[in-house]
Amino acid sequence: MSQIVLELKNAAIYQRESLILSEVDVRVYKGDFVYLIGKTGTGKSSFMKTLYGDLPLTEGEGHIVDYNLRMLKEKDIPFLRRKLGVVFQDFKLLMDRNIKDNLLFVLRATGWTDKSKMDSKIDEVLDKVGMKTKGFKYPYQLSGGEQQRVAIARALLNNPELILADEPTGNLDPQTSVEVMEVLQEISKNGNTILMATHDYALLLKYPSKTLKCDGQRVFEVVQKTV
Ligand SMILES: Nc1ncnc2c1ncn2[C@@H]1O[C@H](COP(=O)(O)OP(=O)(O)OP(=O)(O)O)[C@@H](O)[C@H]1O
Repeated sequence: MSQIVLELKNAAIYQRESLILSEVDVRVYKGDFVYLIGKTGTGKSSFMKTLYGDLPLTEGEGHIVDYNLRMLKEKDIPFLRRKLGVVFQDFKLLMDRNIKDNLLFVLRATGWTDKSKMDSKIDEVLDKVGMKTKGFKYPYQLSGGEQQRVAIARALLNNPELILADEPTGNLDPQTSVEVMEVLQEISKNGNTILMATHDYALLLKYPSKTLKCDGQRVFEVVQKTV
């Protein structure tokens, strides 16, 4: 039996006092690539935020990597996020420094000190996303697709047990979306576990995989044909 990296049981997701999703039962196994789809406003981002500790889980059970979401304390959140790689729609790169320094910043903030180990880790993750030669560039010198590749490289720095990608292609044109998706597929093939929220149905058709859908305050698995 494969290892479970995420499990929610009868969970409810709230934004303050508004119920967004209820009776959520979800399991993600090591090595899975899982989509989370749903129309705008159905709760995909709220779901993802609950997983990385941005919204508290107050009802039901939730375990992600080694953490119990019901018991999560403020001080645990940075440690949880080290075990997760989070990728956002808007990249969230630091604009005042080049790509290598963006990655160095994360490594230092997560306790790395050895300069040569940091350099080789940075080379390794940039290589994985096809950006090894562009480490000296500033984010504004890169296209949206390249910036998202760097954001994916950043998510890989601490060998995450689960990558959470919230609309990673949301700001990209269709061709660039496919290129970024190829990177995610490659990372997935190398054994990484990925949960990706998206409303891009073309990507689902091109790269079919297990799919969860938010609809009517519920999350359920859908069979690809009926998506
Ligand atoms: N900070 C907030 N405070 C209160 N309600 C919020 C907040 N953020 C989102 N909501 C509400 O929660 C519901 C779900 O929003 P959410 O952003 O999770 O949906 P989504 O499926 O990710 O949508 P999109 O595809 O547009 O990003 C919406 O009704 C939204 O209005």
